[in-house]
Formats: sequence, structure tokens, C-alpha cells
Amino acid sequence: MCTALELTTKDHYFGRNLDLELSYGERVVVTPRNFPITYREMPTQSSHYAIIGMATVADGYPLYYDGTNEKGLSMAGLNFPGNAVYFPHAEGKDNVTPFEFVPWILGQCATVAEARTLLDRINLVDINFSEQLPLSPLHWMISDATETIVVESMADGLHVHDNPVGVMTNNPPFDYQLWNLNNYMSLTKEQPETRFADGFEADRYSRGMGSIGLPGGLDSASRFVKVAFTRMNSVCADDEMSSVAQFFHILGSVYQQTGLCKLGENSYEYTIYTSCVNTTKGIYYYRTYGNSQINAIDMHHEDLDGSALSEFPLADKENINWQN
Ligand SMILES: C[C@H](CCC(=O)NCCS(=O)(=O)O)[C@H]1CC[C@H]2[C@@H]3[C@H](O)C[C@@H]4C[C@H](O)CC[C@]4(C)[C@H]3C[C@H](O)[C@]12C
Repeated sequence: MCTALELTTKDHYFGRNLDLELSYGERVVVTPRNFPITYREMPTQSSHYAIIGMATVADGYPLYYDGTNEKGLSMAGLNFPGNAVYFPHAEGKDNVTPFEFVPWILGQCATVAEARTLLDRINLVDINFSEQLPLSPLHWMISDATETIVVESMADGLHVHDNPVGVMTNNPPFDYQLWNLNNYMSLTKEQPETRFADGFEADRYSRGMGSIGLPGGLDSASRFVKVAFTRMNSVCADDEMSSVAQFFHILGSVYQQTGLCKLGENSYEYTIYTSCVNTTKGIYYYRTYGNSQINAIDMHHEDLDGSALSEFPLADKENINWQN
């Protein structure tokens, strides 16, 4: 399971929880403007926007899970098993493989509006990176400071949904997840009024009773409702520290502790990392399961006119601030 989130305070922020039972050796990777990005069916881009994000580097190629470019456009891929469908080569289309999709969009587009233009002619083509790294069934959230969309390549073609709630999880498809919020319309941040029945005097014995019925399950439909409610009612100051902290708190509402989602003998899904990018400033903040301290990498501290990837292995060891 995974959850993606975007939020605007003074700046715009974008990030995700990556929930999985194993790591692919991911790290924060900066792709500078002159690193040649090759495509299986499209021409190499020898110069493009610089990108920062979480990726596995395989044979020198940055396989991004999520990323943000120097213009502030961001994108994250989340699992979409049983629904994602990729297609054979289509004549007259931009044939891009799913593992090339993040650099394809972030390398060329400054805004969601520009991404929509590329999406009009894209065909997500069914070509594996390698036998060891076959294609993953994904869907994607793409955001800039003013709008967010969700892209789902399904049996009946490519769907591009407006995303007015700024969150995304996994199955089922996004249109259902959005519609399902109707079922929770009576939740409220306020202390609720009694509506149970005429003549019944309810006792508001606890704070937070407006949230009774908010799902708490780890399944993706429950997480969607939980994180949408949390994000849309979130209040925070607009300075950098408050915004980053609040972003981690919102994703903390759907954080997965090891042990609650068993996949096999000694195999559990857990939140491997949580990220939060200040997309305005190009700073990638992250936390890992083993290290609850916030770490940061600023893309502008790298040579963005260079041609070599910068890789930052994840700091995954707890660092306790002893006070005596
Ligand atoms: C599994 C990851 C998404 C996490 C997620 O959504 N979990 C939910 C599980 S579930 O639905 O609830 O069951 C996805 C996100 C990005 C993916 C990776 C990126 O796409 C980059 C490469 C792409 C290669 O084709 C496969 C390996 C890979 C390194 C991918 C492995 C895996 O599929 C990742 C890490």
C-alpha cells in the first residue's frame, strides 16, 4: 500500500508513503539537465529539466518511484494491481514505457497543463526494464502548485482524472475512491450535533466525536478516506518547518507499522519511507522506518548543469537526541 499527498501553504509540497515488504535499494537521486535520458522507443533527451526524487539506479538508469523537477512539477507511481494495463506499440503515439514515464513527464513539462498535452499522445507501452525488473502495475499522481491529476492506464485506455482532494492510494480506480467520500459526508471536525432521533439526548463525552466512523484500516479504500479527511481539515502555519512537519503528520495518519499486514512467513508490509518535497525550492525531505529524523537534500546544492547522477543512499539509522 502506498499513499501520495500534495499540500500548499506558502510553498507547495508533494510526497508519499512507500509501503512495501522489501526494498529495491532506493535512494534520493538528482538527475541534472545534461544527463542523457534514453527511451526504448523515443529519442534520447540529451538535455531536459533537472529532477530530484526517490529511485533505484539500475545499469546507470534512474528508475524513479517519485520525483519533482526544477520547475516544481511532481509525480509519484503507486501500485495499481489488477487494473493497470500497458499496451503494444501504437503507431502515431509517443510510446513510453511505465519505467520511463516519470522522466518523460518531468524532463519536459513545467506544469500539469503541459503534462496534459503530452498525455494526449502517450501510449504506455508494455516493455520490461529487464527480466529481473519487469513492469510494475502502477498509476500516477501528478501535481503542480495549482492542480493535481491522476493517470490510470486501464484495459479501456488512458484515464486522466482531476484530483480535487490532493491524495491518492491504490485500488480500486480513482473515480471510485473519490465517489466513496460521499459515504463519509457526515464526518466533521466540529463537535457533532445530535441527530440520532427526536428526544434522544446524546452525551458528547469525548472530543473528536465528529470523526467516529472515519476508517482506520490499512486497505487502500480506508486509507484514501482517512488521509483525505486529515489533509482537507489540516491547519498549519505557512513557514517551512511547520509545513514540513504537518506534511509528515498527515502522511502519519496512514503510516504502516510492521506486523499489521502479513504477506508471508516473516514478511510484512510497512512504511519504508515517507517523503515531502518542497517543490518550490527543490528540497527533498524524507524519513525512513529505521530513522524517524527528517533528512534533506537540496537539488540546488548539486551541479544541475552537469551530466552525472548524484545519489544519496538513505540514512536509515535512528539518531536519538540525548538531552542529558
Ligand atoms: C511497489 C511500489 C509501490 C508501493 C505501493 O503502492 N504499495 C502498495 C501495495 S498494494 O497495492 O496495496 O498491494 C512501486 C512504486 C515505484 C515502483 C518501482 C519503480 O516503478 C521503478 C522500477 C520499475 C521497474 O519496472 C520495476 C522495479 C521498480 C524499482 C519499481 C518497483 C515497485 O513496483 C515500485 C517500488
